[in-house]
This record gives sequence, C-alpha cells and structure tokens, in this order.
Amino acid sequence: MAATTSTAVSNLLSTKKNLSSLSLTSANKLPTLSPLPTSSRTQRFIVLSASLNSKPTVLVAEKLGEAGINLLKDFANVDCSYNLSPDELCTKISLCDAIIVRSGTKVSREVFESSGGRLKVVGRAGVGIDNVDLAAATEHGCLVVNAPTANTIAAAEHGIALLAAMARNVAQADASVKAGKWQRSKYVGVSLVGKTLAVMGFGKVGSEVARRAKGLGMHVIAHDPYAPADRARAVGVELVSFDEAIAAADFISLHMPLTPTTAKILNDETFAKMKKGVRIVNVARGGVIDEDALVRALDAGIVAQAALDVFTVEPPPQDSKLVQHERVTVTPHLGASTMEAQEGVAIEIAEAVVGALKGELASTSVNAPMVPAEVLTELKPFVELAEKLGRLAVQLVSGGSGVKDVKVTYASARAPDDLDTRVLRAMIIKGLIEPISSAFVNLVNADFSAKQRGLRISEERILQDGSPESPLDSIQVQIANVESKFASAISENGEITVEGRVKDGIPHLTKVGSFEMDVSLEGSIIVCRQVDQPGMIGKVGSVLGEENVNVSFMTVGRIAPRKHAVMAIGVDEQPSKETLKKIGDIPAIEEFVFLKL
Ligand SMILES: NC(=O)C1=CN([C@@H]2O[C@H](COP(=O)(O)OP(=O)(O)OC[C@H]3O[C@@H](n4cnc5c(N)ncnc54)[C@H](O)[C@@H]3O)[C@@H](O)[C@H]2O)C=CC1
Ligand SMILES: O=C(O)C(=O)COP(=O)(O)O
Repeated sequence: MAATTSTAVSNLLSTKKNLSSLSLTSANKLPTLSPLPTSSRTQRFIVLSASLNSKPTVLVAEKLGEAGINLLKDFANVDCSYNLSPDELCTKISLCDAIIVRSGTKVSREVFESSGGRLKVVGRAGVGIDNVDLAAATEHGCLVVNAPTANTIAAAEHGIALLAAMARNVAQADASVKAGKWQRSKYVGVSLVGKTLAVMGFGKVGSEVARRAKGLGMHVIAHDPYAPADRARAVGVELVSFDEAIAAADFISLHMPLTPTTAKILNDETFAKMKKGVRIVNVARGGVIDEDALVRALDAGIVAQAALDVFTVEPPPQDSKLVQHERVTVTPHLGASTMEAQEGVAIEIAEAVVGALKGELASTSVNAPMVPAEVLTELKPFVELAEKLGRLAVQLVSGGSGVKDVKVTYASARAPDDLDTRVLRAMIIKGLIEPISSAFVNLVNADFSAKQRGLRISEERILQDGSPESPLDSIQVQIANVESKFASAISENGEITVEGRVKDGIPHLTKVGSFEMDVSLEGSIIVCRQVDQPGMIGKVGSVLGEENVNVSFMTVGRIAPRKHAVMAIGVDEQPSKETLKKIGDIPAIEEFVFLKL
C-alpha cells in the first residue's frame, strides 16, 4: 500500500494559481525576474480547469486491475482508453488531471505540453519509469509516482522461470514436440546447480532472484554500485565489480533500471569479456543490451543462450534476428503479469494517484522530495509561513529590480541535520515567483523554476538555545541587490528583510527591515512608516472605514531614537486605489505599501 502524508499539506502539490497575488502600491511597477522562454510562458497562462472543487479525471491508458479502477472511481471520473496513438493521447490529455500507464505508453514531453498545465500526476503502474519523460514532468510541476513493490516477486519469479526454461530448452522443445518431432538428444540442457550466477542490479527484483537462485544451489555474485553491503550480506551474496561479475558468470541476470548509464551496458566490448558459453536472462529493460551485439555474440558462440522478456522496441519487429534466433527464448514483457501482481500494482498506484490528487505526497513519488508524513505534519504551519514570507518579500521589491539573490535563514534549536528544509525552500520559491509571474510553482518544480529564472536561494541555519520541541523558531527571507518600494523594508545590511514566526499554529510577521512587529499573516496588510505621534491609528482607521474596509488588527513597531514607527494594518478587503492614496496623503505617513498574502 502506498503510504501517504496527512492531507494537512494539501497545498504542496497544488498547481492552482493564486490569482490574488498582485500588490497595489504607491509605486506599482512589478519587480522583474529573468524572462521565460515563450513556450513555457504560454503554457502557464492556461488556467487549470480542474479546481479542487470538481471531481478530477483520471485517464487509465493501459489495462489496470479492477480493484484499482474501483478505488479510482470512488474519487475521480475514470476514463479507460487503451491503445491510444501518441496523437490521440496528446488530444485527450488536456482533459485529464492524472494518467495511469504501464510500460506500453510513452509519456513524452509533448504529452505534458499538450496538457495545458492540467495534468498533475502520472502514475506508473509498475516499477520502470523509463517511458515517462521525468525532466518534462518536473518542469511542468507534474508529480510522477510509481508502484515499486507489488510486482517484485512476479518479476523475480519470471527471471527464475526464464533461467530454468533456457537451461533446459523448454520453449524450443515444446515447439518441437508440437511440430510432431521427438528430439531428445537435440535438447540436452545444462544444470544450474553449482553454476555462478551474476545478478546485475541488486535491488528489489535482483535480490529476490539471488535468494531463489541460491535455493537452486547456484553460486550467486552481484554487481550494483549503489547497493548496500549489508543487503548483499543478508542474502549471502558477494558484491563485485562489473568486470569481475561478467567474467566469472556462467549465467547473467539483468535487474538494473534503464538509464543513460545502463543503456547498452552489454555490448560488443563487454560480451568479449564474458566466459565463452555464458547464458543471459533479461527481465529488466531491452535497452540495457545492445541487441545487434547480442546477435553477434550468439553467432560467435560467446553467448550460448539468452532468455529475454524485454526489448528495445516493444513489440519487437517480427523479423528481429534476435527474437527468431534458435538459442533465444522470448516472452512478451510478462515479468509483472501475474494475477497477484496486477491486483497489487493496481491498488498501489490507485492509492498513490488519489493521494497525490488530494495534494498528499506519495511516498512513491519519483520526482519530488520524499519527506516523512510526521515531518510534514510538524512543518505544516511553517510551510504556510514560508510561502507568505516569500510572497511579502517579493512584493516589497521595486518594479524594475531583478530578483536574483535570496537568503533564507532558519533559526532553530534543532541540530541542522534534524531539520529538513526542502519543503520550506520550495514554498518560499513559490511565494517569490507566483506574485510576479504567471507561473505555478509547487514542490515538484520549485527548484527547477528558481533555476530557470536565475534565482539563487542560499539557506543558512542558526542554532539557537532552547527546547528543540518546535522544529523552528523563525524564518527570515532577505532579497539582496534590489531596490525596495518601501524603503523601511531594507535592513542595516542593505537587503529587503522579512521575518516571521509561528504562534499558536498561525504564521506571524515579526520583522520588516529593522522594524520589529507582530502581525498575524491572514488577509492582507498595509504597512506604513510614519512619524511617531498620537492619533495615527485613528486617522488611518477612519480612511479605511469610509470605504467599508474592515480592519482586522493594527500594530505599531517603533525605533525610538529616530522617532519613526512602522504600523501594520490587517484588512479583510482590498482597499481601492483612491483609499490607499488617501492614506498616503496623511501628512505624518512617510511611505506605505499594500501587501497581499
Ligand atoms: N519485465 C518486467 O515486467 C519488469 C521489469 N522490471 C525492471 O526491473 C528493474 C529493477 O526493478 P527493481 O528491482 O524493482 O528496482 P530497484 O530500484 O529496487 O533496483 C534496481 C537496482 O539497480 C541498481 N543499479 C542502478 N544502476 C546500476 C548499474 N549501472 N549497474 C548495476 N546496478 C545498477 C540500483 O542500485 C538498484 O539497486 C526496473 O527498473 C524495471 O525496469 C521490474 C518489474 C517488472
Ligand atoms: O514494472 C515494470 O517495470 C515493468 O516492466 C512491468 O511492466 P508492465 O506494467 O507489465 O507493462
């Protein structure tokens, strides 16, 4: 089952644009960020059609177990459309909030671009995500989740089935008997017991294959540059280098993902290093073998036999020399195809997709940070604070200034490695970018969006005395090398500075520039710098009252020696330009800014 986080963090994945982000100010030109390429700008102007209020639509593009479909139907409109052509998929996708695929559908960049920003989740009902353009998904803020565990045993069992079938010529002998022949001496096989099996990729499937092969009396070695030694020790397998593995093996079984590093990892050069008569099983991905080189190695007698479930192109061409090779056993990508695995995968992916559509973070997410549920719950009020501080800070930047350098300081009594700031950073980026662009930013694309705009976010942690019960004491956001439309927002170091804390679960603004204050971050606020004198609260209050703008709070922060004060006024409604002008015209008001949260 896919474990998901609390719904408390539902805004993390929301791609809904917050339309209430632009500020009306005394100097209302907007700050600039680096321009986006035209294509991505156009993308982002398309408003998402699936609001959180309407039922989302899930496109199930390949056969999925009934239990998964039923789970989806409880939450979403489900469109089961199989065998769509790439063009049909691109047409349909603009009407879908999520898509579920297996290995047979390419979720290409074109698919994300055609979705017009509506597609929020790609669910891969299985392990391998090489058919999903992950970079494009991330750029579009689209979460990719997979179902990594439910088909492990099925794939491992299929690997063992192919290994044994190959060694004893089961498929060839079966075809021969069915063709009316009785060729007992032609199909003498080889034994598995005592032979060396090299498991290439010692992950979930690889280690289950190793366990089973040991049960068959094989000597198992493994190669996996990233596998922990204790996992190998637990199974009783020695981890060796790639060259050692392929040189020592009588049988090689492939279980690594298809990535740029593993593509064609078995090729002419590597076949040449193998023992003559080696036998190869591939239940991973066709692309990890150079298929033409395998044909050559078979013909040269280096490879005695191969058993393949997967191919570079699926289905492979009918006249494929590899498929037709007498010493090659093939199956049509059946690794995950057991009743049990398909049922499990369907439930696992349906739960992950529904959770993600609700805004929860799936623990099986492939392109977003996986933050444990309890950490997210604890950080929730700080997540809100982070976004609001970003939003406030950027609204303080004067139009024409390019925001480039942002410093975030987290003050906490917890040890730095006990504070996961990835989600907070993402939300600050969201707050910084959304008010001044048409972009939508979420946890998936925050870092990408910052990078694309040339925003450098540096993070610093200050270790404070006190109880580490709360994850954070305060968050400070500073924007360097810009001018501010509200000069008082610039602190002594010349940077626009806003700082906030969480009090009773509610985010508060506690500092603007060098002025301390305490403002609950709800609604919108007018911040004024004034000459500190009696009657100011009343004057501003009555200007707002004339327009029926409800004041939720007022607070004054003073710097006594300079006799200046900064007053923050919380308002429930947005005052008109005229009303804001009237506030600016009050003689003691030196400057003011209206900030929308
Ligand atoms: N034929 C089928 O129907 C199925 C195929 N698969 C394929 O099997 C692959 C493995 O699945 P799992 O074991 O669940 O994934 P996994 O992620 O648990 O294991 C993959 C392992 O490969 C290792 N690896 C990465 N690069 C490597 C390299 N250059 N050399 C050696 N090892 C490397 C990783 O460190 C990891 O331990 C999947 O990526 C998928 O493509 C999985 C399920 C069914
Ligand atoms: O899970 C995997 O990686 C698989 O290869 C299974 O593919 P399938 O879902 O059966 O198309």
